[in-house]
Amino acid sequence: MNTWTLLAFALWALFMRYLPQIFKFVELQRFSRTLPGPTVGELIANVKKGQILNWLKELRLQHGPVFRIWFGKDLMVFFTTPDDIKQLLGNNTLLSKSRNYQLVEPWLGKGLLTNSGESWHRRRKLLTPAFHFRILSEFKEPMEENCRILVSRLRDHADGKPFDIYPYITLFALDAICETAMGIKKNAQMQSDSDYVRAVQTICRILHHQSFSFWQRFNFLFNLSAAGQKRNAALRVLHGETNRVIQIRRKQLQQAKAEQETAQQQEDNDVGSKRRLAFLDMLLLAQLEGNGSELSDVDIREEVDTFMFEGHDTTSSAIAFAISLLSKHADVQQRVYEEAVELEGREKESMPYLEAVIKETLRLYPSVPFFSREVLEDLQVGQVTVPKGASVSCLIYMLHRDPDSFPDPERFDPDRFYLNENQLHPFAFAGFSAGPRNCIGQKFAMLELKCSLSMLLRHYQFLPVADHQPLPLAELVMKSGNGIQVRMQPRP
Ligand code: HEM
Repeated sequence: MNTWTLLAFALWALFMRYLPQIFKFVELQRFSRTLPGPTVGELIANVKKGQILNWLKELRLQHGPVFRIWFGKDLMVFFTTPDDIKQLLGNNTLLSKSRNYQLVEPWLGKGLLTNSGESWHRRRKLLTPAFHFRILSEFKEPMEENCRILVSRLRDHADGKPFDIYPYITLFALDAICETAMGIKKNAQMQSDSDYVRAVQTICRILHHQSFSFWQRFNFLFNLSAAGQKRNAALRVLHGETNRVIQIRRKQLQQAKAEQETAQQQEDNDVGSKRRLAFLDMLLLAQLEGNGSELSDVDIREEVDTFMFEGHDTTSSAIAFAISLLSKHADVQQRVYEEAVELEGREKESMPYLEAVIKETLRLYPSVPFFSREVLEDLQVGQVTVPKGASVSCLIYMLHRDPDSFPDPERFDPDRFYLNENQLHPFAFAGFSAGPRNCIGQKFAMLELKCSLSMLLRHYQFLPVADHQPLPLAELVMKSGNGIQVRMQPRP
């Protein structure tokens, strides 16, 4: 066989190898022509501008409630109406995350957020009891202890001068998740800065750019780039910290187990029920006792990475945006304050007005502004049949701005939830997602938000900063690009 014949044969083999993908791509191309959406040029221009959420808002106005975007060779169809979101989130076969989430895997691996299939199902079943309301009751005290530290760290700023409250809130939220779900004291609030928090911010920014970039989606090219090197440096900090947390807790647990086994048994018998375990203890004991023998050290680290990230970045965002909104709406702030005084100590129970304020905050500034699934079988959503191989995205940022559900959608009005929640479409609000892959930390988040906001309001009055408008950015979790500027004065 001469060289030309060999070359022709190799090309033919290559062509045959990729033939199914080529057919699939042609089919997706044909389907995508039936939906409105921007060109690749528009995508590149808007990624450069860096205002993705504003652009998605424009696309919704320009193209209507369903539109599509090509991210390189990946086709994503965006949905924005409550009926369509209901179909997507209520579909028990649509549980695999889209290929976008692979970008986060060097960091979070196959933790609960990124995992799919049987492995996700088993892990979700294992972890669900760690967020049961009974164990959450035990979290209230360490959460409040950290709220008190936050209140005292903020005291120097209670002078009516503008400052950015966001860094204080993230350190508080990091301490809260470490001390509750992980069972270790981190004391991040005692420092002015945290390498871990900084690395989270860096990696979120880089991953956001990578997910919207054409060439950065090729791992080989990305790893060679400056952004790739920066991501790897951030990963070393992040994994170093989670490994440290696991090691500390594992040691504590082994010691405690040896010392207290008998005493605990006695205590359990007295109460007549088994003590519930916090998140990390549950993983470590499952591994130690072999009843979760499939859990390797890497598996545990992936879950700790996932929960440390999801458990602090989302709540920081929600607390900070809530404070920003309250600073601009003195009447709402006064009502929350009165309720916080009246119901002090009862944060585990219902605080109806504060809960409405939290939902209204998450409506305008959803911590997770969109999330997506991979379509593994052709999927009917409303009038659209999305073919296998495409992805679908729930664009929560625009679902929450649907004027049919929320008239005058940009207006902050907690009464939408306080007075009229029963009249809302059940899927008009989906800040915590819904269905089998909803937010496992929803109750934890609500408790942390209620404890922190009510305690802050009992101590301080928040005042607006003229001309400061938060700039929402969709960096995995929504952040404000120009910080959360407020002014504060002590309550009498
Ligand atoms: C205001 C706070 C929070 C909001 C708005 C929020 C929102 C969400 C949303 C929308 C999802 C679905 C994401 C997707 O499908 O890609 C999600 C999933 C998840 N959240 Fe949260 N979250 C919050 C707090 C928390 C906390 C405090 C934790 C942990 C303690 C947590 C852990 C998770 C995990 C592990 C998942 C993946 C669940 C699965 O796929 O089975 N979240 N969250």
